[in-house]
Amino acid sequence: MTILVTGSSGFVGLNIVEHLLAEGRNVVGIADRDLPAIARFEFAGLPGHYIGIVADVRQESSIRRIMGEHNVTRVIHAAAITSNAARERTQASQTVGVNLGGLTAVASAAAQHGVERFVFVSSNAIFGGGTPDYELLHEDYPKNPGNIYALSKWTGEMILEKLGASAGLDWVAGRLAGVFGPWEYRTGLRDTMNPVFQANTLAFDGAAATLPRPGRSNWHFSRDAASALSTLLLAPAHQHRIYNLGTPYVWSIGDWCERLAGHFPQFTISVGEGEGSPIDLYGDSDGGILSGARFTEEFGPTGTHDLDAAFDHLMNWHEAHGFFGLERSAA
Ligand SMILES: O=C(O)[C@H]1O[C@H](OP(=O)(O)OP(=O)(O)OC[C@H]2O[C@@H](n3ccc(=O)[nH]c3=O)[C@H](O)[C@@H]2O)[C@H](O)[C@@H](O)[C@H]1O
Repeated sequence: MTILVTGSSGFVGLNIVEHLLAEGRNVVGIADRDLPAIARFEFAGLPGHYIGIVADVRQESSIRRIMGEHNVTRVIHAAAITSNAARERTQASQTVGVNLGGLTAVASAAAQHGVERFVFVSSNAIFGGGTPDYELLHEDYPKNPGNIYALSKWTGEMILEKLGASAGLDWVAGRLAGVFGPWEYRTGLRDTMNPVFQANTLAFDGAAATLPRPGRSNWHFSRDAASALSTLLLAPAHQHRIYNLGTPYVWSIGDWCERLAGHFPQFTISVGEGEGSPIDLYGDSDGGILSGARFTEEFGPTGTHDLDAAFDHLMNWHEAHGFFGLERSAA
């Protein structure tokens, strides 16, 4: 079995590739750029075999040729532009082209090639930013995408529904929320870095940070997100097409920052008012909590890392990887 991962050089893609290689699987990665050098080096030591190909996910014929050459049997599609409203004012067509054109091209190639399963990395963004704080967002909760990126994820699910029915593609969508953890770095294609990444960057720099509010959510550790997506890819069968992948671990970025302050003594954090660099929490309110009940009932937990486990893992990982992704300010 060879698994194709698109967006393999990005944050979520790197976690998926590493997870699959650690299980000894053969992976072909497609992205518009190579893996970061440190990932290339590290993945070479894992039991599975990796081939990286720089290609355009919108080019259906190239994708189909790659699938044929490498006997691809399953696909995870993670390539995307995670744009915000500012980028979309001038580059909306790029987001639509990559997120919808790319999805359609890869899914269509997968259907023609006859892959056994196609997993689409979708997002809680489809519910919009105005959901009531801490309300549980189940799969059928009303959608209210607030920007073109969010709309592209929701529309992407609908495209798969049509394509799946007409072309006989076995597809599944896994919706992620607030992913943080190893391998996050600035690709220039995601406009808001996870608040954990923002806080870690400031802590690494020994700076002061200010949070507008504590920022409670079920932030999803990237190791757990990769594991849940790989379950959707490899499970012998699935009862549903769409799964919300929220975890039971609800904590605040304020909680994370307290732990950071213990780890980096020069780092300070204030909540509400403060002189420190602001941490962007994605919006004016915490909003709903993505459910994981459907997935859990069918496959087991959507994650195993609570706040402390994730914190210890990530700090150890950063120390072993030269604080990959985190930038020091010029000051
Ligand atoms: O949080 C989310 O909701 C998002 O999380 C994930 O994005 P991240 O991994 O965080 O983004 P990032 O680090 O920027 O990597 C983008 C990758 O795409 C590749 N990419 C992109 C554009 C393109 O034209 N071609 C291409 O190969 C590019 O080379 C790189 O390999 C999901 O995959 C996304 O679908 C969305 O759900």
